Amino acid sequence: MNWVVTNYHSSSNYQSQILQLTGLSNHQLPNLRVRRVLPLRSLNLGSIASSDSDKDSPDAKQSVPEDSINVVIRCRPLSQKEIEAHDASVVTFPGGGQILLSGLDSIIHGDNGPKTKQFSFNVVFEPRAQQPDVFLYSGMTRLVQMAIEGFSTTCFCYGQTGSGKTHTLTGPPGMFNRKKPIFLSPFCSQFNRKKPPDPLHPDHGIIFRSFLYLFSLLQDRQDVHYVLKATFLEIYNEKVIDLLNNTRRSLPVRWSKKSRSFFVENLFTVDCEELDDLLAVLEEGMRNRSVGAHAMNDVSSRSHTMLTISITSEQLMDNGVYITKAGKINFVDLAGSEMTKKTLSEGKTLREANNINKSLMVLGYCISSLSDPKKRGGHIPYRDSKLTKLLADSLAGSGVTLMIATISPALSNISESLNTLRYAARAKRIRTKPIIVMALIKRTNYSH
Ligand SMILES: Nc1ncnc2c1ncn2[C@@H]1O[C@H](COP(=O)(O)OP(=O)(O)OP(=O)(O)O)[C@@H](O)[C@H]1O
Repeated sequence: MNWVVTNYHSSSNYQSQILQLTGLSNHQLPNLRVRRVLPLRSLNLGSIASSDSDKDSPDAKQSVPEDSINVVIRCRPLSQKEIEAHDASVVTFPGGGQILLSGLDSIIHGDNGPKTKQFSFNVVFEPRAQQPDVFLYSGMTRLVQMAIEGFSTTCFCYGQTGSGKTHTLTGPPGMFNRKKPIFLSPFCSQFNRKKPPDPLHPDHGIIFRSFLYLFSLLQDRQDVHYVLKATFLEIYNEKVIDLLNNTRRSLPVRWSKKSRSFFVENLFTVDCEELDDLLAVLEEGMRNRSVGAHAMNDVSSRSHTMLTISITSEQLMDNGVYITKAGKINFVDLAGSEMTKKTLSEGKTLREANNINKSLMVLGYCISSLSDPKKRGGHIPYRDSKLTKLLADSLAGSGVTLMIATISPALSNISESLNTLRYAARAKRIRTKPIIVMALIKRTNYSH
C-alpha cells in the first residue's frame, strides 16, 4: 500500500490530482511509490517532530490552502439554582455572531475598566437554541462529510464546569446510563444487541446526531466500501484509560513516526458495521467514564473523554485501481475548568480538579502560542500533557477542527465566561492544513 496525501480544496478528482502531484502518467499509477506528506512543512507541530527527515524535501514546501479552527459559542439557559439565587443574566446577543458580556465592573475594578466586552464568532447559540440547531448550524455536518472524504476531523467542547459541554455532545444526564453493561467484542455486530437503534430524542446531542447523519451518508454511497471502527478513552488524572475495556489500566501515549502523530497503544478497537454498534460504543463509554458531584454540577465529568470513529473507504476507479482513504471523527468532551473555592472540591475531587486545571492550562498555552503569529513557529508545549499530545494534530496539524465553547449566562460565572470567550477568540486565529490520506492499491482478485 502506497500512501499519498492531497489537500482537500482540489480533492474532487483524485486520480488527476494524484497524477498532477506526482508527475506520473496514468499507466504508472498502480506502481506508485509516494510516501511524501505534502504539507509537512506547515504542520507546525513545534517540538513534536524532533527528527524529521522529510522536512527538507521539495514536495514538503508545496503551499497548501489553510483552514481556520471553526469556533462557535453556546450559552446555556440560567439553571434552576441560578434562578433561585436571583443570579442576573449578563450575556446578550446583538446578532451577526456577536456576543456581549456586561457587568464586568463586578470583576475588573477601577474607574477606567471596561463594563462590557463584545466578542465575535462564526456562530453563537443563544440559550433558547435546541440540540438540533447546534448540530445543524455549528458546522458539525461538514465535519462528518469531510471525515468520509478522508480528513481527520475533531469536534471538541471547551468551557467551565457546568456550562453544558456534555449536554451539547451527548445530552442531559441520564441519556446514556443503562444499568447493565453492554458486551462489546472487537467485532461488535456479531454480538448485536438484537434491538432496533434507539429513536432520536429532542435532547440527543451532537454525537448521536452525527452517527445518524454519518450512516445516512454512507447508505447513499453504494459504490464505495466503508469500514468503521471506534475507540473511546478518557484522560483521568493524567492517565489514559480505555472506556471500552474497563480494566482501568493506564495506557501509554506514543509518537508514531509513520503517521506523524501521537497515538494510544493497545486501545480496544470495535468494528462497527451498523448504527447500533456505534451506539453501543457510546453507551458503554458513557457508562464507564469518571463522573462526580461538586457544588456546581451534580454530574460533573472528572476526565477528558475522546470518542474516535475511524472511517476507511475503498473505491474502485476506472483503471482498476482502488483508492483507499482514511478519515476520522474525534469527539472530545473536555472536563471543565474549576475554581475549587466555588466547587468546594476536596479530597479526591480536589485532586481531580487540580489535574483537570493543569491539563487545561497546558491546552491554554498551546492555543495561545498557536494563535500568535510570532510564536506559532516556535516551541509549542504539546508534550506537557496527554490531552495536548492527543489534540496536537487537531489543533495545528492536518485536521479540520470545530471548537464549541460553552458558557453560563450568570453574573456569578462572569469571570469564567470571560476566560472562555478569550480562549475561544484566540483559538479562532489558529490555522490548520487539512489533508486527505489516500492509498492506491492494484488488486487482481478482489471483490467487495
Ligand atoms: N443548553 C442547555 N439547555 C438546558 N440544559 C442545559 C444546557 N446546557 C447544560 N444544561 C444542563 O446543565 C447541567 C450541567 O451541564 P453539563 O454537565 O453538560 O456541563 P459540563 O460543562 O459538561 O460540566 P463538567 O465540566 O462539570 O462536566 C446539566 O444538567 C445539563 O443538562
